[in-house]
Amino acid sequence: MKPVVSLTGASLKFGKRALWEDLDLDIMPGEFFAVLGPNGSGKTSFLKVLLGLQDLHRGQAMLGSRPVERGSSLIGYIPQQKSFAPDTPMRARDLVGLGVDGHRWGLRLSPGKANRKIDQLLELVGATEYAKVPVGQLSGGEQQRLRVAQALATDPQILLCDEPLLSLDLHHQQAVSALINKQCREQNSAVVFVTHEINPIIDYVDRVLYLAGGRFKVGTPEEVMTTEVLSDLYGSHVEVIHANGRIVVVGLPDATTHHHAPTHVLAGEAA
Ligand SMILES: Nc1ncnc2c1ncn2[C@@H]1O[C@H](COP(=O)(O)OP(=O)(O)OP(=O)(O)O)[C@@H](O)[C@H]1O
Repeated sequence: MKPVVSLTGASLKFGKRALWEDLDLDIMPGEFFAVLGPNGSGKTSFLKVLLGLQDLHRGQAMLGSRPVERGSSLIGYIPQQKSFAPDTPMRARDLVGLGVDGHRWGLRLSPGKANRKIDQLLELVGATEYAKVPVGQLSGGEQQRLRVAQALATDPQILLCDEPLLSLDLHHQQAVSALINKQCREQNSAVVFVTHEINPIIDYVDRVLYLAGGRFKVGTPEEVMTTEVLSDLYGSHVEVIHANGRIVVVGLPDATTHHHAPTHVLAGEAA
């Protein structure tokens, strides 16, 4: 089996600051790959490299047998959440329809088939009941489920997810991560899942790329999420506790956080 994502000798620097150096990595079809690390460690930049939006400082990034390129038809992308303006008139089903219409082979489905596909996708993410509501009127979590449906519309070989669980309640965190895992296991998509928090996806993750302080570690969660490995990456003692199938990292350096404060509160949502 050939990798769908390959990085060779990859380094990314901004000015003198390296986010990572000499990264060699193959991600295989059907692999659930998590990218973890504190704020500012380079997780989103890693996705941008794969999206062809960020050049490497050194090394090579390939998707399948071709160098990364903008707009690759291999990729489905769930961006980090930004809310739609409250007066956005587009309906929920039209947003999902954008993914269906832009089919990877450039062939448009007939209107009937496209509508059926949109209905299936809406049902998949539990969004049927608000299919006709303008997206600007939906909560952050409801909007996020539509973005997942849109990203799955083309059955992508590589599904890039940038903090897709932010602003979802626990029930929908579980539903959305199970959905992404289903795409991975049943359609053999490679999933690259950026997150601050491994626990909601701990049952699904095959391997982890942990970025911190300009360094990285790649391996299974058992290999990477240990007191020794993370203390080494952070350059100070942190304690990794495994309890009830969850992983808790205690004693992160002061400037480090794994949790986002919400950047804004959407109309109609509690703070
Ligand atoms: N185009 C750029 N030019 C200069 N610096 C950049 C650029 N893009 C990102 N950076 C810096 O690189 C660092 C990593 O940013 P990135 O968004 O990849 O981090 P992240 O791990 O996704 O963070 P967060 O968890 O806060 O979303 C940040 O310090 C950011 O300011």
